[in-house]
This record gives sequence, C-alpha cells and structure tokens, in this order.
Amino acid sequence: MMTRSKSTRDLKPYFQTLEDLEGPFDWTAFFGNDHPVVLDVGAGRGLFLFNSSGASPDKNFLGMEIDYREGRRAATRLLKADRPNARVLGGDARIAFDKFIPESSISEVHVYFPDPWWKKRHHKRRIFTDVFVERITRALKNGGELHFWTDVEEYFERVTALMDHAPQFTKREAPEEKLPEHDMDFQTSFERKKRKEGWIIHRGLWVLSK
Ligand SMILES: C[S@@+](CC[C@H](N)C(=O)[O-])C[C@H]1O[C@@H](n2cnc3c(N)ncnc32)[C@H](O)[C@@H]1O
Repeated sequence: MMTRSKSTRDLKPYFQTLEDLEGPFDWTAFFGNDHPVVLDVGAGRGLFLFNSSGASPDKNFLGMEIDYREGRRAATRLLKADRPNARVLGGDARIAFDKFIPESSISEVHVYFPDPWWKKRHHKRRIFTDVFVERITRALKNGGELHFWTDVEEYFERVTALMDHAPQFTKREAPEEKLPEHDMDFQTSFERKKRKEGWIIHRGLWVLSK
C-alpha cells in the first residue's frame, strides 16, 4: 500500500482541495453521472475508496482527508487504477459538510477509525460529536446509511449513545465479519493494522428515516 504520491496538479480530478472548489457541489457535474454518492470521512490512505470503488462501479465515492499528503497518496492509487468513480477531497470534512455537501444528497457516510483524541479534555476535537450527527442527518438522503468502525471501545460507546439519541436513525446489524482473502482485503488500512495487532473492531451501522 506504500505509494509515492504525485503533486496536486498532476492528480486532478482525483485529488482536489476545498480551496480549489466552490460549494455547494453539483454531484452530477462533479462525477459526470447521477449515481449514489458515498462519503469516506478521514479517508487516510484510501484503501476503502480503492476496494469499494472497484467493487461498486455504480456508486460514486468521495474521500475527505485533512492531511493532503495522505489524500494525495490515496488519489494516486485511484488514478493508477483508473477509478473515475472515486475522488479525494483535501480539507476539513466538517467544513465540507457545512459548505459543500447539499442537503439530502448522500447515500452513505463511512467513518473508519477516526482519531481517538485519547485525553478527556481533547474529546471535543473528535470528528464524531453531536454536531457531526446534525451534519450527517442533513447530508444523508432518506434511507441513507452511517457506517462507523473503531477499535476504541469508549469512542464506540459514545457514538452509540449519540446515535441512540438521534430519533431519525435506526440501528441495524453490521455486516457479518469475514476472514480476509488477501493481504489488502480489509475495510481500511487501520482495520488491517488493528486486526494484525489483535484488537477487537467495533462496527456500527445506522439507517436514516426522513
Ligand atoms: C486514524 S486515521 C484513519 C484513516 C482511515 N479511515 C483508516 O481507517 O485507515 C484518521 C484520519 O482522519 C483524518 N482526519 C482527521 N480529522 C479530519 C477532518 N476534520 N477532516 C478530514 N479528515 C480528517 C486524519 O488525517 C487521518 O488520515
């Protein structure tokens, strides 16, 4: 998964930054079709974008990544694999939700292994807060899905409590766990790392009714 990333200019349209774009997005213009849009918040090295854009060519995938180096690395993989249905957006996902994502336009939001900000006084820096629940409630369509995975049990319990208090969301069974068929057969790079270290992965799926 180690990929040398190209420059932002060479990666267009696979990697674009919030500064380069004007909101709100017109998804049909952005992806060139009207397929369902799936967001990956904190996409990291882009393994989810890479695997799922190949498995589901009938969906569009947008990874949001605040670390441009990681984002460019993810986008380089997508460019090399010729995946026009997957893109990476460099920037703060919170700003993207507030200024760029049209209301009720998203089919799935995926949040995998967000930074845990371990110290209690830093919990407010976590991406998944009560405000984030408002953001995804606004962005998702009726029937839209939230997928949240983490190895941090306390963070999972906190997110579960937030979602339990979000009346429009219903908890569903997470997809059945399966053994990887090859070394890159994981949801994300962090899942791969954490599974190899023996951690339990907490997985949640909620569906929105509007
Ligand atoms: C622990 S990594 C997990 C990466 C990936 N989801 C995975 O499972 O391999 C968390 C990622 O979230 C990104 N991130 C943190 N805050 C963010 C924000 N506000 N907007 C977008 N990305 C963010 C970090 O740069 C980092 O790449």
